Amino acid sequence: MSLPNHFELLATDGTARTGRLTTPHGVVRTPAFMPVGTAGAMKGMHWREVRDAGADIVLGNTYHLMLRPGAERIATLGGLQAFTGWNGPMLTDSGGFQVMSLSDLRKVNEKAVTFRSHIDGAKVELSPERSIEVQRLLGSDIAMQMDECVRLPAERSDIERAMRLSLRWAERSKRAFETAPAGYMLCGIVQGGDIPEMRRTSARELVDIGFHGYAIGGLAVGEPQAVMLAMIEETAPLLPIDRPRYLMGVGTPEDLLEAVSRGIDMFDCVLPTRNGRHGMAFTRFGQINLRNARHADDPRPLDEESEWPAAHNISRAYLHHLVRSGETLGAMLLSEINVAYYQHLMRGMREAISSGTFEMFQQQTRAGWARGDI
Ligand SMILES: CC1(C)O[C@H]2[C@@H](O1)[C@@]1(COC(C)(C)O1)O[C@@H]2CNc1nc2cc3nc(N)[nH]c(=O)c3cc2[nH]1
Repeated sequence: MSLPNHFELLATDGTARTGRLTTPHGVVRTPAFMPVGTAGAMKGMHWREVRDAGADIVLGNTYHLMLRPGAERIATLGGLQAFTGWNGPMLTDSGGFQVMSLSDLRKVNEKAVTFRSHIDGAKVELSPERSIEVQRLLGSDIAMQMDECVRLPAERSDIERAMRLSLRWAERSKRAFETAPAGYMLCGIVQGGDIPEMRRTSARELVDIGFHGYAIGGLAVGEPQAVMLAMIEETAPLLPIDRPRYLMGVGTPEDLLEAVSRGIDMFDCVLPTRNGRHGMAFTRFGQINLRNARHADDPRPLDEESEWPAAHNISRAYLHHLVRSGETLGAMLLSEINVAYYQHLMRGMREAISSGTFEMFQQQTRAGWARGDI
Protein backbone atom coordinates (compact mmCIF):
# COMPACT_ATOMS: atom_id res chain seq x y z
CA MET A 1 0.00 0.00 0.00
CA SER A 2 1.52 3.33 -1.02
CA LEU A 3 1.83 6.04 1.62
CA PRO A 4 1.16 9.77 1.06
CA ASN A 5 4.02 11.69 -0.54
CA HIS A 6 5.24 14.84 1.26
CA PHE A 7 8.14 15.47 -1.16
CA GLU A 8 7.94 17.95 -4.02
CA LEU A 9 10.59 17.62 -6.75
CA LEU A 10 11.35 21.19 -7.90
CA ALA A 11 14.13 20.76 -10.49
CA THR A 12 16.63 18.24 -11.83
CA ASP A 13 20.01 18.68 -13.54
CA GLY A 14 21.16 15.32 -14.88
CA THR A 15 20.43 12.87 -12.05
CA ALA A 16 20.88 15.60 -9.40
CA ARG A 17 17.61 16.90 -7.88
CA THR A 18 16.39 19.73 -5.69
CA GLY A 19 13.10 19.64 -3.82
CA ARG A 20 11.11 20.40 -0.68
CA LEU A 21 10.05 17.91 1.98
CA THR A 22 7.11 19.09 4.13
CA THR A 23 7.12 17.81 7.73
CA PRO A 24 4.91 18.56 10.79
CA HIS A 25 7.64 20.91 12.11
CA GLY A 26 8.57 22.68 8.88
CA VAL A 27 9.92 22.38 5.35
CA VAL A 28 13.26 20.76 4.48
CA ARG A 29 15.05 22.11 1.39
CA THR A 30 16.88 19.34 -0.49
CA PRO A 31 19.62 18.40 -1.09
CA ALA A 32 19.80 18.70 2.71
CA PHE A 33 22.52 17.98 5.24
CA MET A 34 21.32 16.99 8.74
CA PRO A 35 23.79 17.87 11.53
CA VAL A 36 23.87 15.03 14.07
CA GLY A 37 22.45 15.89 17.49
CA THR A 38 22.83 12.35 18.80
CA ALA A 39 21.50 12.69 22.36
CA GLY A 40 19.26 15.71 21.83
CA ALA A 41 21.97 18.34 21.61
CA MET A 42 24.33 19.60 18.92
CA LYS A 43 27.74 19.13 20.55
CA GLY A 44 29.33 22.55 21.10
CA MET A 45 26.59 24.60 19.45
CA HIS A 46 23.41 26.46 20.39
CA TRP A 47 20.35 25.63 18.26
CA ARG A 48 20.30 29.30 17.20
CA GLU A 49 23.68 28.78 15.48
CA VAL A 50 22.49 25.55 13.86
CA ARG A 51 19.47 27.40 12.44
CA ASP A 52 21.51 30.48 11.42
CA ALA A 53 23.99 28.20 9.62
CA GLY A 54 21.10 27.13 7.39
CA ALA A 55 20.11 23.70 8.74
CA ASP A 56 16.41 22.93 8.29
CA ILE A 57 16.51 19.54 10.06
CA VAL A 58 18.69 17.73 12.60
CA LEU A 59 19.17 14.05 13.47
CA GLY A 60 18.63 12.41 16.85
CA ASN A 61 19.25 8.81 17.89
CA THR A 62 16.72 6.39 19.28
CA TYR A 63 19.50 4.34 20.88
CA HIS A 64 20.91 7.20 22.95
CA LEU A 65 17.61 8.91 23.82
CA MET A 66 15.81 5.71 24.87
CA LEU A 67 18.65 4.89 27.26
CA ARG A 68 18.92 8.45 28.59
CA PRO A 69 16.73 10.39 29.44
CA GLY A 70 14.16 7.81 28.21
CA ALA A 71 11.51 8.00 25.48
CA GLU A 72 8.53 8.04 27.87
CA ARG A 73 10.11 10.92 29.81
CA ILE A 74 10.63 12.96 26.62
CA ALA A 75 7.03 12.27 25.58
CA THR A 76 5.77 13.46 28.99
CA LEU A 77 7.85 16.62 28.54
CA GLY A 78 6.17 17.34 25.20
CA GLY A 79 8.39 15.54 22.70
CA LEU A 80 11.84 16.28 21.26
CA GLN A 81 11.16 19.82 20.07
CA ALA A 82 9.64 20.95 23.39
CA PHE A 83 12.32 19.06 25.38
CA THR A 84 15.38 20.29 23.45
CA GLY A 85 14.24 23.69 22.18
CA TRP A 86 15.03 22.82 18.53
CA ASN A 87 11.78 23.95 16.90
CA GLY A 88 12.31 22.44 13.42
CA PRO A 89 12.01 18.98 11.85
CA MET A 90 13.90 16.07 13.40
CA LEU A 91 14.80 12.71 11.89
CA THR A 92 15.61 9.85 14.24
CA ASP A 93 17.65 6.79 13.42
CA SER A 94 16.09 3.51 14.57
CA GLY A 95 18.86 2.27 16.87
CA GLY A 96 20.09 -0.91 15.21
CA PHE A 97 23.21 0.64 13.77
CA GLN A 98 24.13 2.37 17.04
CA VAL A 99 23.67 -0.88 18.96
CA MET A 100 26.16 -2.57 16.61
CA SER A 101 28.58 0.38 16.89
CA LEU A 102 28.35 1.33 20.53
CA SER A 103 27.23 -1.48 22.81
CA ASP A 104 28.65 -4.80 24.00
CA LEU A 105 27.04 -8.18 24.54
CA ARG A 106 24.62 -7.66 21.71
CA LYS A 107 22.59 -10.44 20.10
CA VAL A 108 20.48 -10.26 16.96
CA ASN A 109 17.62 -12.70 16.35
CA GLU A 110 14.38 -12.65 14.37
CA LYS A 111 12.55 -10.86 17.16
CA ALA A 112 14.92 -8.08 18.13
CA VAL A 113 18.41 -6.86 18.99
CA THR A 114 19.33 -7.49 22.63
CA PHE A 115 22.22 -5.56 24.16
CA ARG A 116 23.67 -4.11 27.31
CA SER A 117 23.37 -0.36 27.76
CA HIS A 118 26.76 1.38 27.40
CA ILE A 119 25.59 3.68 30.20
CA ASP A 120 24.66 1.33 33.07
CA GLY A 121 25.04 -2.17 31.61
CA ALA A 122 21.30 -2.86 31.84
CA LYS A 123 20.00 -5.50 29.42
CA VAL A 124 17.83 -3.92 26.72
CA GLU A 125 15.74 -5.45 23.93
CA LEU A 126 15.07 -3.34 20.83
CA SER A 127 12.53 -4.81 18.42
CA PRO A 128 11.14 -3.07 15.32
CA GLU A 129 7.93 -2.45 17.26
CA ARG A 130 9.78 -0.89 20.25
CA SER A 131 11.98 1.21 17.94
CA ILE A 132 8.91 2.67 16.20
CA GLU A 133 7.20 3.18 19.58
CA VAL A 134 10.26 5.11 20.83
CA GLN A 135 10.41 7.26 17.69
CA ARG A 136 6.72 8.04 18.04
CA LEU A 137 7.19 8.95 21.72
CA LEU A 138 10.07 11.25 20.73
CA GLY A 139 7.74 12.93 18.22
CA SER A 140 10.21 12.42 15.37
CA ASP A 141 9.05 13.95 12.06
CA ILE A 142 10.86 11.26 10.07
CA ALA A 143 11.35 7.82 11.61
CA MET A 144 13.59 5.05 10.27
CA GLN A 145 12.68 1.38 10.07
CA MET A 146 14.61 -0.99 12.32
CA ASP A 147 17.28 -2.75 10.28
CA GLU A 148 20.56 -4.63 10.56
CA CYS A 149 23.65 -3.05 9.02
CA VAL A 150 26.73 -5.23 8.51
CA ARG A 151 30.24 -3.76 8.52
CA LEU A 152 32.18 -4.14 5.27
CA PRO A 153 33.97 -6.24 4.12
CA ALA A 154 31.57 -9.05 5.01
CA GLU A 155 30.73 -12.57 3.84
CA ARG A 156 28.03 -12.82 1.15
CA SER A 157 25.98 -15.09 3.43
CA ASP A 158 26.04 -12.49 6.22
CA ILE A 159 25.12 -9.67 3.87
CA GLU A 160 22.18 -11.67 2.49
CA ARG A 161 20.98 -12.74 5.95
CA ALA A 162 21.01 -9.13 7.26
CA MET A 163 19.38 -7.81 4.06
CA ARG A 164 16.48 -10.28 4.28
CA LEU A 165 16.06 -9.76 8.04
CA SER A 166 15.91 -6.01 7.38
CA LEU A 167 13.14 -6.55 4.83
CA ARG A 168 11.08 -8.55 7.35
CA TRP A 169 11.76 -5.82 9.92
CA ALA A 170 10.67 -3.24 7.32
CA GLU A 171 7.23 -4.90 7.17
CA ARG A 172 6.99 -4.98 10.97
CA SER A 173 8.18 -1.36 11.28
CA LYS A 174 5.54 -0.21 8.78
CA ARG A 175 2.77 -2.08 10.62
CA ALA A 176 3.88 -0.56 13.94
CA PHE A 177 3.86 2.92 12.32
CA GLU A 178 0.25 2.68 11.09
CA THR A 179 -1.16 4.67 14.04
CA ALA A 180 1.13 7.69 13.43
CA PRO A 181 -0.72 10.98 12.76
CA ALA A 182 -0.86 12.34 9.18
CA GLY A 183 2.30 14.13 8.09
CA TYR A 184 4.72 12.00 10.11
CA MET A 185 6.96 9.88 7.90
CA LEU A 186 8.64 6.48 7.93
CA CYS A 187 11.63 5.59 5.74
CA GLY A 188 12.60 2.12 4.60
CA ILE A 189 16.35 1.34 4.51
CA VAL A 190 18.03 -0.45 1.60
CA GLN A 191 20.68 -2.93 2.67
CA GLY A 192 22.72 -5.40 0.61
CA GLY A 193 26.31 -4.52 1.43
CA ASP A 194 28.63 -4.22 -1.60
CA ILE A 195 26.77 -6.83 -3.69
CA PRO A 196 24.76 -5.29 -6.56
CA GLU A 197 22.15 -8.05 -6.84
CA MET A 198 21.51 -7.87 -3.07
CA ARG A 199 21.06 -4.10 -3.35
CA ARG A 200 18.61 -4.58 -6.24
CA THR A 201 16.59 -7.19 -4.33
CA SER A 202 16.45 -5.02 -1.22
CA ALA A 203 15.42 -1.88 -3.12
CA ARG A 204 12.71 -3.60 -5.17
CA GLU A 205 11.14 -5.40 -2.20
CA LEU A 206 11.28 -2.25 -0.07
CA VAL A 207 9.45 -0.23 -2.75
CA ASP A 208 6.82 -3.02 -2.94
CA ILE A 209 6.23 -2.62 0.81
CA GLY A 210 5.94 1.17 0.30
CA PHE A 211 7.38 4.01 2.44
CA HIS A 212 7.23 7.83 2.61
CA GLY A 213 10.92 7.89 1.72
CA TYR A 214 13.87 5.57 1.21
CA ALA A 215 17.30 5.47 2.85
CA ILE A 216 20.40 3.75 1.52
CA GLY A 217 22.01 2.09 4.53
CA GLY A 218 24.87 -0.31 5.01
CA LEU A 219 27.39 2.19 3.62
CA ALA A 220 29.91 4.59 5.20
CA VAL A 221 30.99 1.63 7.26
CA GLY A 222 34.64 1.62 6.21
CA GLU A 223 34.32 0.78 2.49
CA PRO A 224 36.25 2.75 -0.19
CA GLN A 225 34.37 5.72 -1.67
CA ALA A 226 34.31 3.97 -5.06
CA VAL A 227 32.35 1.07 -3.56
CA MET A 228 29.91 3.47 -1.86
CA LEU A 229 29.34 5.35 -5.15
CA ALA A 230 28.87 2.11 -7.10
CA MET A 231 26.19 0.95 -4.64
CA ILE A 232 24.41 4.34 -4.95
CA GLU A 233 24.43 3.97 -8.76
CA GLU A 234 22.99 0.48 -8.34
CA THR A 235 20.29 1.50 -5.89
CA ALA A 236 19.06 5.07 -6.56
CA PRO A 237 17.52 4.37 -10.00
CA LEU A 238 15.34 1.64 -8.43
CA LEU A 239 13.83 4.07 -5.88
CA PRO A 240 10.72 6.15 -6.72
CA ILE A 241 11.88 9.33 -8.48
CA ASP A 242 9.28 11.42 -6.63
CA ARG A 243 10.21 10.40 -3.09
CA PRO A 244 13.18 11.48 -0.93
CA ARG A 245 16.39 9.43 -0.91
CA TYR A 246 18.61 9.57 2.18
CA LEU A 247 22.21 8.29 2.29
CA MET A 248 22.91 7.40 5.92
CA GLY A 249 26.07 8.48 7.72
CA VAL A 250 27.60 10.37 4.80
CA GLY A 251 29.95 12.15 4.70
CA THR A 252 32.82 14.38 3.64
CA PRO A 253 32.10 17.39 1.36
CA GLU A 254 33.51 15.34 -1.54
CA ASP A 255 31.09 12.49 -0.72
CA LEU A 256 28.16 14.93 -0.68
CA LEU A 257 28.98 16.36 -4.11
CA GLU A 258 29.38 12.90 -5.65
CA ALA A 259 26.22 11.50 -4.04
CA VAL A 260 24.02 14.50 -4.95
CA SER A 261 25.17 14.15 -8.57
CA ARG A 262 23.93 10.51 -8.40
CA GLY A 263 20.46 11.46 -7.12
CA ILE A 264 20.67 11.56 -3.30
CA ASP A 265 18.55 14.17 -1.47
CA MET A 266 19.45 13.89 2.26
CA PHE A 267 22.55 13.23 4.35
CA ASP A 268 23.73 13.07 7.96
CA CYS A 269 27.24 12.82 9.35
CA VAL A 270 29.11 13.52 12.61
CA LEU A 271 32.18 14.88 10.76
CA PRO A 272 31.48 18.68 10.90
CA THR A 273 31.10 18.70 14.70
CA ARG A 274 33.44 15.78 15.47
CA ASN A 275 36.31 17.17 13.36
CA GLY A 276 35.59 20.65 14.74
CA ARG A 277 36.20 19.33 18.26
CA HIS A 278 39.53 17.95 17.05
CA GLY A 279 40.74 21.23 15.53
CA MET A 280 39.90 20.51 11.88
CA ALA A 281 38.14 23.13 9.72
CA PHE A 282 36.19 22.41 6.54
CA THR A 283 36.61 25.26 4.04
CA ARG A 284 36.36 26.12 0.33
CA PHE A 285 40.08 25.23 0.20
CA GLY A 286 39.67 21.79 1.72
CA GLN A 287 40.34 20.70 5.31
CA ILE A 288 42.68 22.83 7.45
CA ASN A 289 44.23 21.43 10.63
CA LEU A 290 44.40 24.34 13.06
CA ARG A 291 46.69 22.36 15.35
CA ASN A 292 49.44 22.84 12.77
CA ALA A 293 52.18 25.24 13.91
CA ARG A 294 52.08 27.05 10.55
CA HIS A 295 48.99 28.92 11.80
CA ALA A 296 50.60 30.28 14.99
CA ASP A 297 51.35 33.76 13.55
CA ASP A 298 48.75 33.93 10.78
CA PRO A 299 46.46 36.95 11.26
CA ARG A 300 44.19 35.96 8.36
CA PRO A 301 40.73 34.47 9.03
CA LEU A 302 39.92 31.02 7.65
CA ASP A 303 37.98 32.47 4.71
CA GLU A 304 37.55 36.21 4.10
CA GLU A 305 34.71 35.50 1.65
CA SER A 306 32.70 33.28 4.00
CA GLU A 307 29.44 34.82 5.17
CA TRP A 308 29.82 32.99 8.49
CA PRO A 309 31.19 35.54 11.05
CA ALA A 310 33.53 33.14 12.87
CA ALA A 311 35.04 32.12 9.50
CA HIS A 312 35.81 35.68 8.37
CA ASN A 313 36.52 37.65 11.55
CA ILE A 314 38.64 35.35 13.75
CA SER A 315 42.35 34.88 13.01
CA ARG A 316 43.90 31.49 12.33
CA ALA A 317 46.45 32.39 14.99
CA TYR A 318 43.72 32.68 17.61
CA LEU A 319 41.99 29.48 16.47
CA HIS A 320 45.38 27.73 16.60
CA HIS A 321 45.94 29.03 20.13
CA LEU A 322 42.49 27.90 21.30
CA VAL A 323 42.94 24.44 19.81
CA ARG A 324 46.46 24.00 21.19
CA SER A 325 45.29 25.25 24.63
CA GLY A 326 42.31 22.88 24.63
CA GLU A 327 39.95 25.82 25.14
CA THR A 328 36.28 24.81 24.76
CA LEU A 329 35.77 27.92 22.64
CA GLY A 330 38.03 26.39 19.97
CA ALA A 331 35.78 23.34 19.62
CA MET A 332 32.68 25.56 19.63
CA LEU A 333 33.96 27.95 16.95
CA LEU A 334 35.21 25.18 14.64
CA SER A 335 31.97 23.19 15.05
CA GLU A 336 29.85 26.16 13.95
CA ILE A 337 32.29 27.05 11.16
CA ASN A 338 32.10 23.46 9.86
CA VAL A 339 28.31 23.14 10.12
CA ALA A 340 28.00 26.48 8.32
CA TYR A 341 30.39 25.32 5.57
CA TYR A 342 28.36 22.14 5.03
CA GLN A 343 25.10 24.14 4.88
CA HIS A 344 26.58 26.69 2.46
CA LEU A 345 27.78 23.80 0.26
CA MET A 346 24.25 22.30 0.23
CA ARG A 347 22.71 25.71 -0.57
CA GLY A 348 25.18 26.10 -3.45
CA MET A 349 24.15 22.70 -4.80
CA ARG A 350 20.42 23.52 -4.54
CA GLU A 351 20.92 26.81 -6.39
CA ALA A 352 23.13 25.21 -9.07
CA ILE A 353 20.63 22.40 -9.73
CA SER A 354 17.79 24.95 -9.93
CA SER A 355 19.73 26.97 -12.51
CA GLY A 356 20.98 23.98 -14.49
CA THR A 357 24.64 24.74 -13.66
CA PHE A 358 25.39 21.80 -11.36
CA GLU A 359 28.22 20.46 -13.57
CA MET A 360 30.03 23.82 -13.43
CA PHE A 361 29.37 24.06 -9.67
CA GLN A 362 31.00 20.66 -9.16
CA GLN A 363 34.06 21.66 -11.21
CA GLN A 364 34.49 24.99 -9.38
CA THR A 365 34.03 23.38 -5.96
CA ARG A 366 36.54 20.61 -6.68
CA ALA A 367 39.02 23.18 -8.04
CA GLY A 368 38.80 25.08 -4.75
CA TRP A 369 39.49 21.95 -2.73
CA ALA A 370 42.36 21.00 -5.10
CA ARG A 371 43.91 24.49 -4.85
CA GLY A 372 44.17 23.83 -1.16
CA ASP A 373 44.99 26.31 1.55
CA ILE A 374 47.53 28.92 0.46
C1 LIG B 1 28.86 5.42 14.99
C2 LIG B 1 29.47 6.69 14.40
C3 LIG B 1 29.56 7.85 15.36
O1 LIG B 1 28.66 7.12 13.30
C4 LIG B 1 29.48 7.25 12.15
C5 LIG B 1 30.86 6.79 12.57
O2 LIG B 1 30.79 6.37 13.89
C6 LIG B 1 31.17 5.62 11.67
C7 LIG B 1 31.73 4.41 12.34
O3 LIG B 1 32.85 4.06 11.51
C8 LIG B 1 33.02 4.98 10.46
C9 LIG B 1 32.67 4.31 9.15
C10 LIG B 1 34.45 5.51 10.53
O4 LIG B 1 32.10 6.06 10.73
O5 LIG B 1 29.95 5.26 11.03
C11 LIG B 1 28.98 6.29 11.15
C12 LIG B 1 28.73 6.88 9.80
N1 LIG B 1 28.27 5.82 8.91
C13 LIG B 1 27.03 5.31 8.98
N2 LIG B 1 26.06 5.71 9.83
C14 LIG B 1 25.00 4.88 9.59
C15 LIG B 1 23.75 4.78 10.21
C16 LIG B 1 22.86 3.76 9.81
N3 LIG B 1 21.65 3.62 10.45
C17 LIG B 1 20.83 2.60 10.11
N4 LIG B 1 19.64 2.46 10.75
N5 LIG B 1 21.15 1.70 9.14
C18 LIG B 1 22.32 1.78 8.45
O6 LIG B 1 22.58 0.93 7.57
C19 LIG B 1 23.23 2.85 8.78
C20 LIG B 1 24.48 2.97 8.14
C21 LIG B 1 25.35 3.98 8.56
N6 LIG B 1 26.61 4.29 8.18
